[in-house]
Amino acid sequence: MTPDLDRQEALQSLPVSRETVGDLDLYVEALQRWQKIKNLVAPSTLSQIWSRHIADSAQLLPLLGDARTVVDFGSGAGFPGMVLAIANKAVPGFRVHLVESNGRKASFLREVARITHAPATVHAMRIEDFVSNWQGRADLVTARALASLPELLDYSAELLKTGARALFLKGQDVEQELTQATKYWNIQAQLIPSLTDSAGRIVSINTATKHPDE
Ligand SMILES: C[S@@+](CC[C@H](N)C(=O)[O-])C[C@H]1O[C@@H](n2cnc3c(N)ncnc32)[C@H](O)[C@@H]1O
Repeated sequence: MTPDLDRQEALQSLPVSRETVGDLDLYVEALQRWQKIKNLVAPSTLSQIWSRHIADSAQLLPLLGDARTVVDFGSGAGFPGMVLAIANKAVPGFRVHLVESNGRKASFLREVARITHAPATVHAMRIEDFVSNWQGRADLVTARALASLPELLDYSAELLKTGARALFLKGQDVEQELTQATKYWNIQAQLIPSLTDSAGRIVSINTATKHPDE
């Protein structure tokens, strides 16, 4: 499939405004430019940026509810966090905190926030350092392709404790990971089939508390 056709097909199912599409075009152009020297996403996915990355991230939009402060762990080139920030630019008070320890990816994310004016703050640091220094609270934690569910819950523990929900984009092993996680956590979660990946699931966590003896 050509990149143009990929864009056209992905846009048919995206719940976004014309202004957002303009910003997403700026984002994708920057990604293609930077990719040549910085290798930000797997080269095999480059011709399908819209379906593999933008649409995959944007499927979280209807699940955001009234979240205003979002923390995206291990953002990489900005998926899903930067897509959410761009699409919700007009929502008062909306902001995504992108936590990414790789310096060149963090620089790219800052450049995208600059050219699109997306409400995104880039934290170029390890998640472990971010969570131990974070003074604010969050309504929602997101992550894609970062770690197993038990590890994601550990990363998110402090934020979940203060009332954050979580949306994790996961692959086919998620049910096994959920079983593993329930050994340590009481979890109220829902598995939602991915719209863009037939084997994928979105894990939507409303509450998660660690068992008292852990
Ligand atoms: C496989 S990539 C996924 C990137 C993006 N979420 C996506 O789905 O395209 C994982 C990213 O998480 C970052 N990462 C991994 N462990 C991290 C940590 N402990 N703290 C901060 N970033 C981390 C890596 O640098 C990498 O960019």
